[in-house]
Amino acid sequence: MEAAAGAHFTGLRLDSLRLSSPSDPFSPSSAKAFPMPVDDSCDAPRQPFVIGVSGGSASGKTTVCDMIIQQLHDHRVVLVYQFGLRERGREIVLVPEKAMEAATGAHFTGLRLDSLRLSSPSDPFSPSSAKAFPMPVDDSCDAPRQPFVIGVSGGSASGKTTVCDMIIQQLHDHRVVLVYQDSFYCGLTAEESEHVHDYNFDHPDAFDTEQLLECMGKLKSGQSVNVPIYDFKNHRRCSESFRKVNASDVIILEGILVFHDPRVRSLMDMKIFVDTDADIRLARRIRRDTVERGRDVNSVLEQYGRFVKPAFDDFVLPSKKYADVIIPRGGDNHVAIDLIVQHIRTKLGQHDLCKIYPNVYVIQSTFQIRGMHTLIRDREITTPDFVFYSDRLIRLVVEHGLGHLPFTEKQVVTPTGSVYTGVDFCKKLCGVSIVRSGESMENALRACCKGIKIGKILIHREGDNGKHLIYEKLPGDISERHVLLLDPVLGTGT
Ligand SMILES: Nc1ncnc2c1ncn2[C@@H]1O[C@H](COP(=O)(O)OP(=O)(O)O)[C@@H](O)[C@H]1O
Ligand SMILES: O=c1ccn([C@@H]2O[C@H](COP(=O)(O)O)[C@@H](O)[C@H]2O)c(=O)[nH]1
Repeated sequence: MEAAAGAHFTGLRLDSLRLSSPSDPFSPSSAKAFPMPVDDSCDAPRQPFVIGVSGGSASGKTTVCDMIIQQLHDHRVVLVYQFGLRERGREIVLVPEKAMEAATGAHFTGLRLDSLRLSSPSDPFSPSSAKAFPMPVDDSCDAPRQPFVIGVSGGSASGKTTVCDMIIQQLHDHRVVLVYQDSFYCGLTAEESEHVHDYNFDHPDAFDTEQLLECMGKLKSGQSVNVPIYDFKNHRRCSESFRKVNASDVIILEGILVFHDPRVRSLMDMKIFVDTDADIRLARRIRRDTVERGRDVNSVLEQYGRFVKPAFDDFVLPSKKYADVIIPRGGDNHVAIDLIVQHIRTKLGQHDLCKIYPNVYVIQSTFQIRGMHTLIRDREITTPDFVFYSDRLIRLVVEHGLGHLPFTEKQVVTPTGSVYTGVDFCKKLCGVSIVRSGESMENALRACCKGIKIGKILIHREGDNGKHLIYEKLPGDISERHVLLLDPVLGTGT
């Protein structure tokens, strides 16, 4: 395509190439005589997405780039930087999605996985032995999922509510609720009301954090809650009315001091700090408080100088260090909001274990994969069919695993004389299989990597306390190699 789709690409030209294709389209000699378009058809001119990564020396720019590339492993990404291409190893655990689902039911423990592994039969593929050691089946996806909790902090009038509203708008296909820290203002007593101008609404003590924690705990555990309604005009909660907040996929907790208390912070999966210039915050606050909160300009300015600014410096700004994402310019920063929404979508689509263990990759299920799982989990399956479909699934796992290895850029010249910029496989590889179940994966690895060295280890577990290495035969230079550990959990689910 690159050759055919240069400046003069026409469908006609592609057609004529196709028509002149040789009788054996796969013969290299005929490929030379009748140059076929090469496999870079996806290289048709597209606007690349260009990302600039900046930061001070040794700030972690390269590490961040590497992590982005690792996570985008199914996309074509080039990294342009001063020091050439580098390889960086990372331990990756690959788990086929259905096995993960099975392993992460309500009662998942590492112990349970281990005990299943140790009980693995002498013939790892034998359906009868799989019957003896039943695997949990995939109905655990009905288990209640943990909501994704986002904390949004920043100075008063920085644009927190605006950013939250934009996130909610963009996440329209998910159930999202917004909880305001402001709802948990203690409110003034009659005595305090007489000296309202002396009250510091920007101090952490102005909030009922215990009640906030209780509400968030309930929401996280899937219960709905009645959140108080706070009236900024008379500085009190409405005594009779509440806002009912239902349990949801995403809970956003927004407020000036939501990062201040470590217990509140620990509830959050993602922390966003809205970073807006102080002058802009003050200007917006004057406008908002005079229009919406029944104040006059003088009282806003006085409160700002006495309480809002000092509290920002003492409590809000120091909590910025806990943020995962800092949004400069608040709601005007559409790129940041887009990124956050994409991230939330990814997390929502992710298996719960991936949230805990970021190096776990769950292979996306397809109907093909589900079909194979259905077959091998069927108690009526014959041994040859079990072996055949297990082998196909194993091959997929191995191929995915190889896809996570580092690569180096490589250019080749195509039969048409054009230069194709591709990648070179990572060379220093080996497999290590756990005796005996790991042996079921060896053939797939050999089929994918010509001449790969495969070592073996036998592990024995004593009680629950530890594993003991009984036997090992590993490549002498294993420390220089990327290791694919072959450690399947086999079973039919019957
Ligand atoms: N990007 C923006 N441009 C203009 N006005 C804004 C912008 N973001 C927020 N505002 C206005 O500033 C005021 C405070 O914004 P808000 O999102 O409520 O801040 P916070 O929740 O941090 O107090 C509101 O009146 C809002 O309409
Ligand atoms: O009775 C009250 C309660 C709070 N405030 C001020 O509100 C802001 C926090 O709300 P934002 O929406 O984040 O701006 C805080 O700075 C308090 O000073 C108030 O004036 N009266």
